[in-house]
Amino acid sequence: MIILNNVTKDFAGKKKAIDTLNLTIPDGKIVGFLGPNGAGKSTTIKMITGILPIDDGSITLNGHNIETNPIEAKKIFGYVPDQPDMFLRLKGMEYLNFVGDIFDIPVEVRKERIATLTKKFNIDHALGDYIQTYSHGMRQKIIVTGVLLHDPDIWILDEPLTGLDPKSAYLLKEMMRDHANKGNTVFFSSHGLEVVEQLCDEVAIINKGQLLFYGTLEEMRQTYQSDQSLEQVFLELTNDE
Ligand SMILES: Nc1ncnc2c1ncn2[C@@H]1O[C@H](COP(=O)(O)OP(=O)(O)OP(=O)(O)O)[C@@H](O)[C@H]1O
Repeated sequence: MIILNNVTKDFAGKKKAIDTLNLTIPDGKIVGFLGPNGAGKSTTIKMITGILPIDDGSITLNGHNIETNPIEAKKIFGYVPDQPDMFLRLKGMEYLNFVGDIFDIPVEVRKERIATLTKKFNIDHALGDYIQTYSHGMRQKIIVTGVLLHDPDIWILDEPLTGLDPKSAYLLKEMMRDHANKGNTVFFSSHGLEVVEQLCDEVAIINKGQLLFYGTLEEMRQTYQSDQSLEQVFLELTNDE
């Protein structure tokens, strides 16, 4: 479970990027995080993952405060960033072994997981190549493999499906469902409303750093006109006029 308590982020000289955000991401559900460009999704995710400092408020992951107890918090989540351009000077296998070392994954376990996951994602042939030479989708898949390698309880994914081919996107969606069904936390941001409608149990919609809606699609339909699609409600809620 991820709990954001009155979280605020203020980039110097700008209007608050995140303004007193309260949000609880429960276990056992896939929660979609929606908002227009610049709404504050990545900023929120970067604060949850400890990449950006929190100006005010607090965030806990399964009870571990990301600021006061960062090592314990970081052990239990996996993060896929929106820009997967990381560790470009490592070969795919070097990166995965690096993750294995950091998270203390026994060699036999990591071997088996790496073989299974990279075969599924069809990047097994490229593990001897530098990540620098990977396409966007391949970079995403190596990062996702790294996350799955240490089998964290909480998955935090920033636009994970962008750039994935249909088979890999399908596979990742299945894995997300499976992970949530086992009682774990899956939180992901997306611009794909159809995917969110198809995949998510609950949605959080933000704009200008403020939470506009949190709940199930059914609750959304009850709150707004019942015949409206997620797209219509989203456009209405985030319409600045
Ligand atoms: N490092 C930064 N310095 C200054 N302002 C920033 C910084 N990062 C983000 N912002 C501002 O914070 C606000 C939220 O940006 P953020 O990247 O979180 O939006 P987003 O919802 O992820 O957008 P997108 O859908 O386009 O990825 C924007 O106004 C952006 O300009």
